[in-house]
Amino acid sequence: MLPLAQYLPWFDLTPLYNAQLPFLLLGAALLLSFFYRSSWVALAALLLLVFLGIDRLGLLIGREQDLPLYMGLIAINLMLFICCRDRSVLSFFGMAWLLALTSQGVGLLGLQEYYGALSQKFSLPHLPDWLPVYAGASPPLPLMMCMAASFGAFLLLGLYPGPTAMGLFSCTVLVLYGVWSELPMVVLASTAGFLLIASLLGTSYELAFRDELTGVRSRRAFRYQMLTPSRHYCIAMIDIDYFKKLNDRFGHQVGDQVLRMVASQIARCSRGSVFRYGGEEFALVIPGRDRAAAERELESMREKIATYPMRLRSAGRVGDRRVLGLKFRSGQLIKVTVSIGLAQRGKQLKKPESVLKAADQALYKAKRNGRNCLCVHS
Ligand SMILES: Nc1nc2c(ncn2[C@@H]2O[C@H](COP(=O)(O)OP(=O)(O)OP(=O)(O)O)[C@@H](O)[C@H]2O)c(=O)[nH]1
Repeated sequence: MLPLAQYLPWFDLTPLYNAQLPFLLLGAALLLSFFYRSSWVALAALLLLVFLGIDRLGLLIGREQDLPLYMGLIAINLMLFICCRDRSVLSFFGMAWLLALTSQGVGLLGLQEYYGALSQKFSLPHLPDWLPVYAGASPPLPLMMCMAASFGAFLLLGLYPGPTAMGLFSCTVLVLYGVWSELPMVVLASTAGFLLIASLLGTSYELAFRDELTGVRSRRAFRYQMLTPSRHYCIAMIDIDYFKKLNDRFGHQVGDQVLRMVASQIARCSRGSVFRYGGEEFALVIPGRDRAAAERELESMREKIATYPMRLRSAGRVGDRRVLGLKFRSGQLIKVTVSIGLAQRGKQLKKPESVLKAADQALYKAKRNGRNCLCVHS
């Protein structure tokens, strides 16, 4: 956003230079993080708030020279927050982090008292020889710290995907950009506050509209999508066959694995939007007027699910299995099939509720026809 701003004359950044704005935004992010029980956002907001406060009070000796070094340290900390699981800041982990951050702050201020400006003492030529940096060719140390932190945060995104990890990753990249382009602290902290709040709003969206178990969109999202449907679409209702038996035989943990597998196969094999409609039932909204193409797509998806080599993972400890009376080996193959009902919006079925009802009727027909098949509402 910020690099773009210089090319857009109407994009007025003056409010970002307001000295109170970063405090307001970071304070809001901190407050919200308690409601969301997000230690990542709380720690990031707190770190930036305290740093901004210390800077504003003029407690940093040699601020001009040392600022990039502090930025590098902030970036490293932001990346390290993502290494621990996101839990409340009032937990043991949160408290340990607060202690670690306080020690870093006290240590740095102590070093400054002793050495004065730190950027000379901690610069590339002063680093130990075993570090693979070449003073001539390498970028300055703060920039290297920010680059390493951004790369680390990017890798960690794969481990803990989600809006808050994304928020911290973007803050790390922002700090890198800030060090690179010598962005004013007020602008950098305001943008970071905005990003942190946006990441919590992203979490709200996920909570409201995404099914936690399968990762596809929830029934509520389906309801909202159906409020403004497109002109031409089909709805397919997809239901896992004999799911109760599967649960009874292999346990709910395996049932959950099956739900995840079916959701991912539906999402992979179809160009439509997938929603978890109920327990073992999914709704698929396929755009366009070509019903024959939708049928082909669904048939191929049904086939793929039926032939999917679903292997039982450990599914709990052997002892647990005995207690629950479940008889199966881990690694055992199980067969999962689905029944599908399809209906298309048309002259008789104009409203989304009627299309949904028709797709449901077609699904019951598919169940009556022996399951593992597709039925189309005529
Ligand atoms: N593991 C797991 N089971 C669920 C979940 N939600 C619902 N179920 C189970 O899904 C089963 C649904 O069973 P039924 O509605 O009788 O349908 P079915 O056994 O699939 O039978 P047919 O649909 O007629 O083939 C119930 O046993 C629920 O407990 C879930 O999130 N996880």
